[in-house]
Amino acid sequence: MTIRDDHALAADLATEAGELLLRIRERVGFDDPKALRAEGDRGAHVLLMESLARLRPSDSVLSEEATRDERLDPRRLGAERVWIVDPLDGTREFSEEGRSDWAVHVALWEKGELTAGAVALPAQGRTLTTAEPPKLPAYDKGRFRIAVSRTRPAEFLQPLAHLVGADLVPMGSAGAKIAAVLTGEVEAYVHAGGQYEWDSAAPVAVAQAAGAHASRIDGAELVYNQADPSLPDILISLPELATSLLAGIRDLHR
Ligand SMILES: Nc1ncnc2c1ncn2[C@@H]1O[C@H](COP(=O)(O)O)[C@@H](OP(=O)(O)O)[C@H]1O
Ligand SMILES: [Mg+2]
Repeated sequence: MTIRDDHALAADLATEAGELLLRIRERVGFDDPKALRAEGDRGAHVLLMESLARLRPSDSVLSEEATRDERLDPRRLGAERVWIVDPLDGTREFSEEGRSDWAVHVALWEKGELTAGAVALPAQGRTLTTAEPPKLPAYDKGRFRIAVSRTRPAEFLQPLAHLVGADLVPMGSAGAKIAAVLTGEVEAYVHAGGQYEWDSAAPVAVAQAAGAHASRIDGAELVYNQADPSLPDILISLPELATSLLAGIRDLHR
């Protein structure tokens, strides 16, 4: 690989790690889901770490699969460029035969902003990228759909759906859910109760490049490359829906 721009690099690395994950799924099979998850997490992490070390040797990396010491490396907090990666988002769904709601996330954070990113959806055969942001679907009033965690949806989501006139669509992986907003399968994604920077950095980079709304559920900015990588809640939506979703969430939290 030669040196290319960061958008293309993010897309290539996410796609390559995704292809590796498809091969691992094929080879290991689904009889021992725990072993499949462990092999997937490790394989994709090593591919991304080795590639970034070779192609962007001066940059820092924050990966879900790094050790605690690596994550706490103080150099990352002083760095101007940090790659925030989730080698396998939707690990549980990756280990369930037939499911395609899992992803590889590669984002670049520079001096306070997410500047490039890609979300590979290997089992869907596509990669969403800031190199060529998706064109957002038009929203034309009426009932809409909110993607939510299959396994850990927050309690207020059902009342929220009722309040704003939406249906909940359970799905795995933060990346797959944000991609679903950008490609028109749903109109919003709401999550609360726990998550980390790597779960959202890459899909948020693509969502922002596409012009979607992306914030905390109280409307505050999503801030990355913090000492504590916890980023427990998020709202992504078509821009036309953000005001009513934020108002609904606020009313339910009063
Ligand atoms: N309450 C919680 N605490 C910590 N992480 C959470 C969480 N709810 C969801 N996540 C993480 O967010 C990602 C998407 O979750 P979900 O599929 O439930 O929507 C998953 O990432 P990983 O698959 O990378 O672990 C999951 O671990
Ligand atoms: Mg994740």
